Order: sequence, then structure tokens, then C-alpha cells
Amino acid sequence: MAHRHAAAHPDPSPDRQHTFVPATTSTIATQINVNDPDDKMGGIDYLRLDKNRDKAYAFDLAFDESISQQDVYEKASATLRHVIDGVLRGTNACCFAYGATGSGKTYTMTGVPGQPGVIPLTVAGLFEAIDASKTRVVVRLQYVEIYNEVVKDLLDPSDKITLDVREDPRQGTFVAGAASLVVGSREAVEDMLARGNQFRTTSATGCNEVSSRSHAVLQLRLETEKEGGAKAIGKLALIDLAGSERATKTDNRGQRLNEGANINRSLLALANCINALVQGGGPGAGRGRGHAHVPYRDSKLTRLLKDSLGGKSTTCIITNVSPASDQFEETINTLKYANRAKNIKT
Ligand SMILES: Nc1ncnc2c1ncn2[C@@H]1O[C@H](COP(=O)(O)OP(=O)(O)OP(=O)(O)O)[C@@H](O)[C@H]1O
Repeated sequence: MAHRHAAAHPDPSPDRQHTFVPATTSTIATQINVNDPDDKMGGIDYLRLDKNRDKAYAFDLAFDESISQQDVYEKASATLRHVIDGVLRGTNACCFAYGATGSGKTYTMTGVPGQPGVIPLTVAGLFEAIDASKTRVVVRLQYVEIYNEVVKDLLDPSDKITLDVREDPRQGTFVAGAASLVVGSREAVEDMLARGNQFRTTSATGCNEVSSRSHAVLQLRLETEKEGGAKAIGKLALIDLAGSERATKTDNRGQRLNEGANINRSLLALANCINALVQGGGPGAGRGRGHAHVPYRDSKLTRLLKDSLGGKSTTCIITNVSPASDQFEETINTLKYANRAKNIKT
């Protein structure tokens, strides 16, 4: 499992202090130091028990905001290649970016024109691996968003249709009724993503002008032909999560507030699943001592990711944090979440 602090808040205003520094810059850093900014909360700090909250967090890799998209991908390519090879051999994998609203998740995962992010770069790596394998591999793609606990097909976004997450012993978890298209090249996947992204639910919030209000899930299902005609079926889920947020920070009202509640609900469900998996939850959960029940059913997101998070699967978590001092609480919460998640063993 890899955890990365990737792209951070792009342009902290000059009066904001940086709350963290990757511990080294010349080589690949693996540690993030977070310093409690001095006068945060106007000096009213009495609620805290631990007065000195300067902390260091260790991950597989840590980057600051000056890193290029290509370098993020290349430095993490050993992990992502492991993910790709596993999927070709028939295991499941997922990769998602987690972090506060405006911290750079969409930038890191999807990218911007001319600077593709982890999703298009991983898809390119996947098709290179397929070509190199000289085996027949059929790739099927689904691209959906989960908005306010409603699943919508981004490739056929009709408001009338509410889709459901189903589980099937052969297919694993999937969105019933969503288009499942065979794709033969990275370009075909990029076309589908560009088409789907036009329909993603975004809006302006106090923290981000173009805030993703939904979780976008790209699922690629690979059928790799093995010797003797058998097939290895692996699945790769690449996800751009909506931002975790606090209503007071984002100054959200009405619909935005309701969205925020639903976003936080599924992120909480994801966090609870991760906690349970850390405690040894899994297929045998509940049957013996020490096995925690994994509450996949608590949200659409975790239901869909059930077979990519637990069991025979690899999870790559990218954690985005902002260097701005007014995001200190979010930064600490995000890093704690990632720190816990790195202990999952499935
Ligand atoms: N490393 C970076 N370099 C340059 N610009 C960046 C970087 N990271 C983020 N940005 C820019 O910062 C803004 C906010 O980033 P982004 O939309 O990716 O945040 P987010 O975490 O996905 O937010 P939300 O959860 O609200 O959707 C965007 O305009 C994005 O292009």
C-alpha cells in the first residue's frame, strides 16, 4: 500500500504560514512534519490537551507542491506497476485521493489539460503493460459518480435513472444498469473520461471555485486469457473523491450543506471500513475473535469498493494536504486518517 502526500494547496496567500514540510527535498521524501501555527484560533487554544502538536508522519512517499504530475507518477510507479501487474493476474486494486476540499485531489487524480494526473497516467501504464504481455486482454469500463448517495452513469447521465450497486459472485461489486464499454486503448479511455467529466457535479464553495461534489469512480475490469483458455479477472478502481469538509469552513448553506453531509457520510463510511480492515476485518469477519465487521453497506461508495478494498486486493491511497495554516485541523485529520490506513493488511 502506498500513501502519498501529493499535490498540495496551489497558492497559499503570503500571510499564511506553511504548516508542514516534506522532511527531505533532494531525494524522495517519506516524512511530513506538521508544525502547529502559532496564533491559530487567535491564541484560544484551551481545548487542546496536547499543547505541543508538532508531529511527524511517515509514508511510502511524500511530495511538496512543486512536484510535477509526471514526477508524482514516476516516483510512485513501482507501486502503481505493482497495482497494474496484480490486476492483470486477476487481483483487484483501487487508488484514490483523500483530502480536504480544495487540497488538490482532482488535480492529482484527473489533472488539467497538458498535465494529466494519476488516472490517465495509470491507464496509459496499464495499456503499455497489456501490449507488453502479448496476451489477449479484454478491458471493460464503467464510469459513475456518487452524488448525495445516488449513483449516476457519467457515460449516460439521464437524471431519471437511479442506479444501484450489486454484488455478483462472478463479477464482484458493480453498478447494475451502468454502461459497461469495451475499450481497446488509452485514448479510448481518455475520450470516455473527458465525456463523463462534463457531467460531473461540481459547484463553487467557500474553499474551492470548482469543487467536486460527487465521488467519481472509474472501474476497469480486465479479463486476461490464461493458458488453457481460463481467464483471470481483475478490477482496477480509480477514484476522485469529493472533499472532506467542515460546514463552518466552507460556509455552505442549503443544498451545499446537504451535499456536504452526504459527502462526509460516505467518507466516514470509508474511514470506518478502513478502521475495521486495520483491525483485521475481512471475509472471515465476525466468525472469530479479533475479526472486526467491515461496514461496507453503510454507503454506496463503500458498497461499490467492497471487493477492491478488502480481500485479494491492493489499495493505493494518495493523501492531499494544504500547506496553509488555516487548514491545520484538516491537515492533521487527513494525515491521521492516512496514517491509520497504512496499517491495513488484507
Ligand atoms: N500542485 C498543484 N499545482 C497547481 N495547481 C494546483 C495544484 N493542486 C491543486 N491545484 C489547483 O487548485 C485548485 C483546487 O484543486 P482541486 O480542485 O484539485 O481540489 P480538490 O481537492 O479536488 O477539491 P474538492 O474536494 O473541493 O473537489 C484547482 O484550481 C487546481 O487546479
